[in-house]
Amino acid sequence: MQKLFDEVNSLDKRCYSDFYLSEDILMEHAANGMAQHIQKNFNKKSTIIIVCGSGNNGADGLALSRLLHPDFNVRIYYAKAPKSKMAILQNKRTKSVGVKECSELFECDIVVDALVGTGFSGEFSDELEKLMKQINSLNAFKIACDIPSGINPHGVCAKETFQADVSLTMGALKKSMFLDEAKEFIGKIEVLNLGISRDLYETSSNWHLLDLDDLQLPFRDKKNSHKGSYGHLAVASGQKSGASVISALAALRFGAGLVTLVGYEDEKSLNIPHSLMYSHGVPKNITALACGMGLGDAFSDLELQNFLDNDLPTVVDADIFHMPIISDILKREKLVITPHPKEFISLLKALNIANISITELQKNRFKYCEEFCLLYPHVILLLKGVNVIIGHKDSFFINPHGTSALAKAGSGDVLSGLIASLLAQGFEPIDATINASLAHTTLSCKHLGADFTLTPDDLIDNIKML
Ligand SMILES: NC(=O)C1=CN([C@@H]2O[C@H](COP(=O)(O)OP(=O)(O)OC[C@H]3O[C@@H](n4cnc5c(N)ncnc54)[C@H](OP(=O)(O)O)[C@@H]3O)[C@@H](O)[C@H]2O)[C@@H](O)CC1
Ligand SMILES: Nc1ncnc2c1ncn2[C@@H]1O[C@H](COP(=O)(O)OP(=O)(O)O)[C@@H](O)[C@H]1O
Ligand SMILES: [K+]
Repeated sequence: MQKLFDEVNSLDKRCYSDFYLSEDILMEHAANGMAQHIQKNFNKKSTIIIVCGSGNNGADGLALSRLLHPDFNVRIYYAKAPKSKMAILQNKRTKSVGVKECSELFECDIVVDALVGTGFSGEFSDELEKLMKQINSLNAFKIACDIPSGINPHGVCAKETFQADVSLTMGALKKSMFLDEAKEFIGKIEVLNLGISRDLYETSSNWHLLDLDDLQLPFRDKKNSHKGSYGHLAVASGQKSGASVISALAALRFGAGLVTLVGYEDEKSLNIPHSLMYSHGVPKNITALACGMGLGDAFSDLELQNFLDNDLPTVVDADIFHMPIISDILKREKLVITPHPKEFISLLKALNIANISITELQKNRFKYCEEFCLLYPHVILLLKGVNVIIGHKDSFFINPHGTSALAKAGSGDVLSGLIASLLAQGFEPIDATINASLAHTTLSCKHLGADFTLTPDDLIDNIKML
């Protein structure tokens, strides 16, 4: 797990005041980190264009050019004349050692984007937008200095944002790198040391990035056990019973001792998989509930109330977010909700928190998760997306490991089944949510076929490879 920050300016300032470092020392370390990355991964004499802007991001690029010259064939492309104090100083140093510049872009081995970093706001001018298009069209390996130019720390990315293969980021991870929109541009991420260990550079943060190796699986330590030791999950089975079957099968494969579909259809007409049970009411020894996936209007209000008439840990998803009963459900303890963006804006509206579009939500995912969790501190929120956000009280976790292979109907049903399975097995709701989400994204990474071929059945099948 790694810490995430809204901004790192205050962390830089702390380095000056508390550790007697200077802007120059930090910048030299930043540039040295980038130089080391290039020295390690590319042959000497590779041709490198460093596109520099007028601020300190450009200054990082200028310092990098000096460190690589003359071992590498470096050219500086001045997108803007140096303007900040450090950019002017670094430019003098660069000129003094004889780094060459170029007035036009050309095909090269590596292009480093040091046009603008965390100081970006608004949009690029037409001229810079054209330049960025040209940079993106190069076949060169693309390295972003700190963050890809065009990623706005406070919202959407510019129309033409640098498309990095790798982002070498200074000091600590920034939250803006994990907006859904940024995933298109960010590439792989490496955090560079600024002359002090990362532990000392970073302060506390309520936001964390989940690593794949944070995953804790429900291994069975107890030898003297039986199916009841691993919980009994009830999944509400409604109009589109396939959704609940997917959830139920995922839950069973992920370790729940017993999974029962609860519904009011004729069991024989449903073709239920043999490994699942079917019941017209909630069985007695249930340890967790899952509700909403494909539910439609199959349950009457009374049947839904009966299903929920207990204080068991519960995960709710999908259709539930559009039903009036959701405000009662939100009073439950041990509740996990897993909306996708459209369901979340509908929920925010129903709860009078905000009346916003999906675009507005996607620009401000962090803010609306914080607002919801402040008002519903006992609920675990999992907001789906390219980068999944999990929130509880004032603690937030981002899972960035999913892939577009998951963008297929039924992927979310697998996720709710995984969460419900861990709830049934006795995991605390926040741990169940984090670990199920990590398992879900790990499953998408483990898919052996082409990304477009992944189905919910494959996800369930792949659980055995975790
Ligand atoms: N201790 C430190 O500080 C350290 C800082 N470090 C580095 O500094 C970076 C932050 O530097 P920063 O604050 O100078 O901002 P930066 O990203 O260069 O942007 C400002 C420039 O961008 C421009 N600009 C803005 N919007 C624009 C637009 N729409 N379209 C076009 N241009 C636009 C704006 O130009 P202007 O409009 O003023 O002409 C201004 O000149 C950070 O990302 C990291 O790389 C590291 O070395 C570690 C130590
Ligand atoms: N491009 C993507 N990258 C990463 N994860 C994705 C992507 N598209 C979808 N997902 C994930 O797939 C799941 C889709 O869930 P959902 O939209 O509820 O599907 P359904 O209701 O059809 O099962 C979510 O967990 C979401 O985070
Ligand atoms: K940049």
